[in-house]
Amino acid sequence: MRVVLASQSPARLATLRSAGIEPDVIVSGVDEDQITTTDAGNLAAALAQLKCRAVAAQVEPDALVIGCDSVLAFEGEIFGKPEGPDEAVGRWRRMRGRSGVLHTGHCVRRGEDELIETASTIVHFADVTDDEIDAYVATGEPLHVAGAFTIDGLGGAFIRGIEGDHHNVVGLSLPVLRDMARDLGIPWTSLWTLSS
Ligand SMILES: Nc1nc2c(ncn2[C@@H]2O[C@H](COP(=O)(O)OP(=O)(O)OP(=O)(O)O)[C@@H](O)[C@H]2O)c(=O)[nH]1
Repeated sequence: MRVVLASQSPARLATLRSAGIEPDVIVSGVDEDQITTTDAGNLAAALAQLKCRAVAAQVEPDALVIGCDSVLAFEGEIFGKPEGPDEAVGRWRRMRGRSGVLHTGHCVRRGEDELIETASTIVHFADVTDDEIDAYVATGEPLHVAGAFTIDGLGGAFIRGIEGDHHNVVGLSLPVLRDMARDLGIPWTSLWTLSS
């Protein structure tokens, strides 16, 4: 079965590949600003659905299309990617020593069958110094990721721990996708593209 990842995220692609799935990538190009809601989980789900539907309309109905979107909920605010270095520094100065929730919306679609799930992972941030924040932001990494941090990159040293799924923080939850595929009648292991 053809799997299509409706995301430009290299981290999502790498996660699926490491899990045995070789998706085609089609970037939706949708305008994410068209979705407004104050609930982080609902926002992530709605954006995932928007991306998934936009790509599903471009491919054959038998393909399994996966759309995702990640946001960080922190003290009543919703953080996507920071606008720039100053915002990234300001966020880290607030986040350090505290916790947030990384919500990733997942939408899978095959033909007219569609499922949406939001998975949430609590993230505990280390008490990083101003110098560490400045050095991290200067690498540019925080500017390209939801919440201005990674758990599997340079930011990993600044995450004390998580409660929930690791890959959900990276950008897609594999056990959630497995459940969603099963609920569409697709055994997860049938999606594996294992080199002989
Ligand atoms: N490697 C890594 N990437 C992360 C982490 N947290 C968030 N991201 C990335 O941050 C990005 C979140 O922005 P989104 O709007 O969900 O996705 P995007 O990268 O814009 O790509 P689209 O799905 O095409 O919109 C995704 O690429 C995630 O993979 C992390 O801990 N590690």
